[in-house]
This record gives sequence, structure tokens and C-alpha cells, in this order.
Amino acid sequence: MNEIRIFSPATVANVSCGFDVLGFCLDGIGDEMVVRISKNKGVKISKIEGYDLPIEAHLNVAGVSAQALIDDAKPDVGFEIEIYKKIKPGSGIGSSSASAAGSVVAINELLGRPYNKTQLTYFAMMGEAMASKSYHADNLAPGIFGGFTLVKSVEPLEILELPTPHNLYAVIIHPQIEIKTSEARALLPQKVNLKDATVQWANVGSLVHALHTNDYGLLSRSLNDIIVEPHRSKLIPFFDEIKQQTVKNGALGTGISGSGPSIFSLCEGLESATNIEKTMRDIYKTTGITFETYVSKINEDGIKVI
Ligand SMILES: Nc1ncnc2c1ncn2[C@@H]1O[C@H](COP(=O)(O)OP(=O)(O)O)[C@@H](O)[C@H]1O
Ligand SMILES: N[C@@H](CCOP(=O)(O)O)C(=O)O
Repeated sequence: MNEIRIFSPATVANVSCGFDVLGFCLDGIGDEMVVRISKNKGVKISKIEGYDLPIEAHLNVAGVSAQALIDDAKPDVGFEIEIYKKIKPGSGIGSSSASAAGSVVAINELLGRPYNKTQLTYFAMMGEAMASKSYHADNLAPGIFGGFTLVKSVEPLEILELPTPHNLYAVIIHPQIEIKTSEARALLPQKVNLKDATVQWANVGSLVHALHTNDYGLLSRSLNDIIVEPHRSKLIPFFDEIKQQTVKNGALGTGISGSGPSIFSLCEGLESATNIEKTMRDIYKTTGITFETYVSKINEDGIKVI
């Protein structure tokens, strides 16, 4: 096989309480990439469609993560990457992560799968770190493993795959403004209050338990973030209204997707999700801000060869 085309899905990181550790994978929303073997060693980005992004491999997260894999594998060939970008950069649904993860998964396939998913996440983290200026894998892991994941540790990298409750749906509203992950990280406090930390880690633990036990009530009571959300929500127009109305109308919980501006809700069943999408649209329709909404099942496959 000399060439491969993949679908690299969008992802929701943090899932409210789990800053930098929890994430899940979306269905139907994502980028496509074509990666082919080339006689010229190293990595070249030969085409980018959809958004204006650096074509230089060392400035593009797809190139940086590919180079990290190549430095380790030292193959006798090189790789050419085409990126068909559908996820707007700075969206909060893992735009940079989709490219970073997609390139290493595709190269691994072309090389006959020498690496496991955790090793691939590690290489992808090198690319993701260039965009966000920090080492985090909470978008990469659900993209590569599918479903819900928990990044137990970054160094050494350890990823836990969590179960997806039956009939769980995500709804996303993406206001078309850009929030750079690096900037949304820079405004977070370096120290947290012990009382707040106690509430937050209880929520992470109970959210994980709720996923394992299909307990929608507990899931709903766990979807709270008292540490990061208060700082970042100010950057997202009408965040409080969206949160209030979606929860009132039956969402299990609503929070910032990744570093924003996207907002996500989790819902039990498609009917509830469709209703929550309408709630979100009704609020944003009156604001004059351009937006997109998506209803998505939780994608248990992650990145797929197409
Ligand atoms: N292949 C790529 N896809 C998306 N963003 C990229 C890519 N390569 C480099 N970047 C840079 O990464 C930044 C966007 O990443 P980030 O702020 O993490 O947003 P997101 O939350 O959408 O991933 C932008 O500055 C963009 O230029
Ligand atoms: N944990 C990170 C996740 C960033 O996600 P993105 O989709 O906005 O890149 C953070 O919250 O900074």
C-alpha cells in the first residue's frame, strides 16, 4: 500500500470537570487526509484545503507529529500529506488534534502498524504541543482510541479507555469566532483552592463511574466544572444563557468544549439531543453571530481508513 485516505474526527476535550484528562470522540464531523509514501525522506505537506494553515511541515501540527514518528522509526522512505480541513482551527473541537493524530495513524498504517495507539498518541502530542504550547493528549486520545478516554498521565503516557453509555448523544454549538488554545490556557490560574479541587476530583471520579454503570443521573450531577469554566466562559458569547436553557430543557449537562468557543451538551437519546440543538439555535439566532450546530453520537471507532 502506497497511499491511504483517512477520516480524522473532531473531539471534545475536558468534558467539563476533567481538564486535560477527559475527552470523547464525535461522529460525522472531521477532516480527511491523504498520506502517501514518497521517495524523498522526511515529511512534506503537499496540499491544504479548507482553511489557511502553514504548509511548511515544521509549522503544521501534522508535519511535526509525523516527524516525531519518523525520527523514531527511521524508515527508508518519506511521506507526503494532503489535508482536507473541515474543522475550523481554534474551534474547541480539536482541529489541531485531528491533523496531528491523523498524520501519525496514517503513516503507521503505511508502515505496517509498528506502533500501538498509545505510542501514536505520544508522537501526535509533539505536534499538538506546538499549537497549544503544552503537552496534553485529551483530544488526541479519543481521536485515536475512539469513545471516551482518560489520560491518566502524560509522562509516561498512560491512556484509559472508558465505556460509552448506550444512547448517549452530544450536541455542539460552534460560534464562528476563533479562540486559540494557547491563549485560553494562558488565562488560567496556576493554583487552585483545595475546596474547589475536592469538588472537581469528586466530579471526575463520579463521571467515570457513571460511564461504567450507565447511570445518567450521576453523569448529569458530575458534569460540572468549577475551576476552569468560570475563567473561560467569559470569552464565549451567551455561554450562560446556553447552559441555563439547555439544562432546563433536559440536557444532562452543558460545558465548554475544549478551550472553546464551542459549547457541548450531553443528552440521553436522539430526541432530547435534537431538542437541545433547537434550544441552542434559538438563542444564537437572535445574536447576529454566525454559528454551526451538530448532533452527534459518540464515535467509538475514532480515526478511520476510508
Ligand atoms: N493542521 C493544523 N490544523 C489546525 N491548526 C493548525 C494546524 N497546524 C498548525 N495549526 C495551528 O494551530 C492553531 C489552532 O490550534 P488550537 O488553538 O489548538 O485550536 P483547536 O482547538 O481548534 O485545536 C492555529 O494557530 C493554527 O494555525
Ligand atoms: N485540555 C485542553 C483542550 C483543548 O482543546 P481544543 O479543542 O480547544 O484544542 C484545554 O482545555 O486547554
